[in-house]
Amino acid sequence: MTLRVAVIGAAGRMGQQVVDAVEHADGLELAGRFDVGDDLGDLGGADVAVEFTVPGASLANVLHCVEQGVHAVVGTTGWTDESLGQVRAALAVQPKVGVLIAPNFAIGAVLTMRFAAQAARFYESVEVIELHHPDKVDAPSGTAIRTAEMIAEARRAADVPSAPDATASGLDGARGARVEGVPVHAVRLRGLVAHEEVLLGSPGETLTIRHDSFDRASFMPGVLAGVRGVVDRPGLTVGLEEILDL
Ligand SMILES: NC(=O)C1=CN([C@@H]2O[C@H](COP(=O)(O)OP(=O)(O)OC[C@H]3O[C@@H](n4cnc5c(N)ncnc54)[C@H](OP(=O)(O)O)[C@@H]3O)[C@@H](O)[C@H]2O)C=CC1
Ligand SMILES: O=C(O)C1=N[C@H](C(=O)O)C[C@H](O)C1
Repeated sequence: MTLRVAVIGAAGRMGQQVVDAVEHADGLELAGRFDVGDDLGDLGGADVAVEFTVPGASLANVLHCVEQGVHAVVGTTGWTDESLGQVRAALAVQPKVGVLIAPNFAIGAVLTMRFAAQAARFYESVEVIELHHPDKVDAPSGTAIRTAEMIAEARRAADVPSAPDATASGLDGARGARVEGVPVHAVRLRGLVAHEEVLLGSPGETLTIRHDSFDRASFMPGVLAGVRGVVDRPGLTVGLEEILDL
């Protein structure tokens, strides 16, 4: 059966790549391209909508998809417990519809998060550095926030004490932002696409886990897996790892 796919944010950096990937994928057909100011309507009769827009617009777009009975695959960042709760509430009245929200669709980024969570309890210190193109509007990245949350959860479960840090004075921001106690640093640099390093340290050793997306092509296999998988997963799924059975 051919799945009809609409792309929301189709004129953007990710949206353009998704349109191209859908047009070249077996068993998928482009149902429509939507960008800022367009009426989403019935999403061109789509079975699935892929949404890559901006944090301020994503929730309304996803709620519209759910109301229309259209499954959604969402890569936009900025989700909170509150906005995820609104999606769950909308899905409760559309029990056949699936929504997949993932901060990163690159397999290496998903593995980095998983490996970092696995390693987190064995080290005294851990910090996350994310590095992106300078046109990115949010900081830190959704991936870095999720990575830090997973690290913090693993350390709590293993009763690992807070990382040592004697800093008593300095410039604001020098130690990064704290996500559940884990320092997260954001670099914006022309030439980069999307990169993340997790640094772990204990006496006499460090472990560095690094992932690089050099091209947005890296996200497309995950997006297509999400499109094919979401139609059989009613309700809200957060994270590509659920679809990949990692
Ligand atoms: N999960 C993942 O794997 C990845 C997630 N991302 C995330 O995806 C999002 C998009 O990134 P990127 O493509 O680089 O950003 P872009 O700014 O290049 O693209 C966003 C597009 O959405 C459009 N847009 C804005 N508001 C709306 C709206 N209400 N309805 C429809 N379209 C709208 C923008 O139009 P205009 O420019 O005119 O405002 C633009 O064309 C970001 O949150 C980013 O962090 C990015 C890469 C991978
Ligand atoms: O804006 C981007 O480019 C990216 N955004 C996502 C994020 O914030 O984690 C995913 C990836 O890092 C690229």
